[in-house]
Amino acid sequence: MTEIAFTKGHGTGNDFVIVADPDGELDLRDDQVAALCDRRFGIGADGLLRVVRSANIPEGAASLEEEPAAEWFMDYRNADGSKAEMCGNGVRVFAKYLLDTGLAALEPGSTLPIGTRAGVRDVTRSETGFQVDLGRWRATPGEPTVRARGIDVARPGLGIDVGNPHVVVAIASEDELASLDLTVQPIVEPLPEHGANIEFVVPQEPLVRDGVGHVRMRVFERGVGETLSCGTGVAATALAVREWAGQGAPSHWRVDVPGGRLGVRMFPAEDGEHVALSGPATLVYTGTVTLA
Ligand SMILES: N[C@H](CCC[C@H](N)C(=O)O)C(=O)O
Repeated sequence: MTEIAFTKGHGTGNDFVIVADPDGELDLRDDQVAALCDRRFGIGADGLLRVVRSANIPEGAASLEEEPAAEWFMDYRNADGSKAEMCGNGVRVFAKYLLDTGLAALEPGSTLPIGTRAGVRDVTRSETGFQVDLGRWRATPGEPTVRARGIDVARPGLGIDVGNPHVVVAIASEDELASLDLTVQPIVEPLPEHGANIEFVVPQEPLVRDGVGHVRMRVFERGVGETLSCGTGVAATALAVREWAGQGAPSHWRVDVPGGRLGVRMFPAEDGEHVALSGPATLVYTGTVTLA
């Protein structure tokens, strides 16, 4: 039995157990992560962020070859223990943790690079907390359809990759969105090889005001279930709604999730169009826990 220190944090209600492991000594099994994330028998969270120096884990080695190098690597795990490439809310909370504990500094106007399995992601300060450049996005091939409890027929979805896989589903109305029963896993056909996070949005109702699009969404996360927020899912949703809206759609979006509001901005970069996510990051409490 090992006693470990942890910090609990969240970004718009997407909550995480944060475990500092700078020397990369903790090899957390899936069942241990699931036990820590269990909302009845453990601390309770949507996922776990292990804070490791890039030099101390194989996954982080590439982070040191980038310019500037990412000294810290976010080892993100879903509540079921599975590893995922990227976590948009998680990166903001990770950055907040590094800054509040003095493990890193971020002067106004500068950038904090953070290593992830999807590559190095650059974090900057924003009005609402932090902005993370999720990098170049891409539409994934195929025309998946999704069935969920509360919508009677399969609806078309758009596959979008922002470092991790998403399928965004067009929903007919706000009432239908509210009536979805996401306690049951939606059915995606064909299911992408590595699964997908599934977002539900009412695309025909984006409100565009002062050049900013505004939508509301819900999400069923791979390896978790319904969460109050999913940062990469919010980015994928804004990208999908912009695609569906066609020519002239805005590149700046506000997306409401059950846990709050996030900002999305699409912008040209050397390697193609990037998508950036901005929003708050909160650390709630610290504690110690015995690892089974
Ligand atoms: N909540 C995270 C996404 C976790 C994605 C994970 N569920 C996966 O398997 O990709 C976010 O804010 O982006």
